[in-house]
Amino acid sequence: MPLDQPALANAPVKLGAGISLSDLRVGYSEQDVLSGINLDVAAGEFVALLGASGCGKTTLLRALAGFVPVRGGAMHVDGHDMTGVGPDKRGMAMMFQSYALWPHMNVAQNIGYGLKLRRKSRAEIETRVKEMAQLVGLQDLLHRRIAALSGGQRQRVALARALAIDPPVLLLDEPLSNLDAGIRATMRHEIRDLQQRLGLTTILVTHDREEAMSMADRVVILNAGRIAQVGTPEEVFHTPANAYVARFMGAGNALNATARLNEGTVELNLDGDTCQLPRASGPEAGVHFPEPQDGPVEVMFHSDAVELGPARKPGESLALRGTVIQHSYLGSVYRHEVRIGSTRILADDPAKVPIGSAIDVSIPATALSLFPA
Ligand SMILES: Nc1ncnc2c1ncn2[C@@H]1O[C@H](COP(=O)(O)OP(=O)(O)OP(=O)(O)O)[C@@H](O)[C@H]1O
Repeated sequence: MPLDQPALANAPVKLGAGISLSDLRVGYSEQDVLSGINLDVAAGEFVALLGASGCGKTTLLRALAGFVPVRGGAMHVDGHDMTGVGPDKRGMAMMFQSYALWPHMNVAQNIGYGLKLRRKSRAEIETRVKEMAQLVGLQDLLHRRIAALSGGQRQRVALARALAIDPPVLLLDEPLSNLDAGIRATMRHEIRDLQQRLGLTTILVTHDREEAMSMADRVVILNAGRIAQVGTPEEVFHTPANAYVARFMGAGNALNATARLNEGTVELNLDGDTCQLPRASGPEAGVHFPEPQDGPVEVMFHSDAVELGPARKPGESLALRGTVIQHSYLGSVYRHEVRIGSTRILADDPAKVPIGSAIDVSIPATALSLFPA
């Protein structure tokens, strides 16, 4: 059920609020959970907070909403200092993973809940509820009990309730994690579409890389309470700032090597075999080596970058020799486990290579990221 377009024809065009966090420090009781958080979110921008469980994503969202006190640094929304501003005065609506809907209220009452709290008139609430229900495609279910709704419909009620108060900032805490894979993919696009049409500044918390990349303008990767990298989905995927980001973005293959820098190139020594590869500088194609230095390095890359068989670009690829020890079918490709010396890597290829085959393996320089080991 697509989100309804006509309802928006009458909706006022509005712009979200800009958010600025500087040197923010947040925590519970004795312990800081987040520190040194510097982030500027433009009005109307969609930012995803991505990171492993416990890294502080929800804490940052709750601090923005005003549910967790800030211990240090500053938070401004459209230039206004949020210190001492209560959650209901911040112009932010939060949508929780659990949806937090009221089971004893029907759809309309849930959508109108925030408006009732804000003491809007009955007529105003009724009009706005209808508008919001139409926006998310629930206009025929206004009197349905929450218990009699599917997961996807509940998610739409929660979204409509959050949007009903006309928030310049929408905070989403894992909003899709309770939905099955099919609906989740549809809802990603619908929320993104709605966010862009309404111009809402949106912060999404997720631990799902694909979700973050497909929905957000920029992704903030958190590691143990600190920002590991901020960038567009393309930037954090192709030019990770460190090994943590590379791994988190799916570059699960790592080989140990020793690097020696030359003019515009890097010489890699892997178990005695050496090869010379171009180094990326600016937009030029080559190995991504954000902190170039001589010495031991981790050579990281995605499984879909690996080519099985002779290198297509010999001078511009890392060429290795390995043995296929396992494979599995993923739908569009076979994922091969290949032993190279004492290491194993994963390599995707449309063709199945028999187990036990000795095979050439190559990875284009442009798909390699090097980090000091
Ligand atoms: N109310 C609380 N009191 C004390 N510590 C808390 C509280 N809420 C969270 N924490 C701790 O703060 C840290 C960060 O938790 P947070 O929920 O922000 O992580 P997260 O990145 O959202 O994780 P997940 O993906 O698992 O939801 C964790 O170590 C957690 O145990």
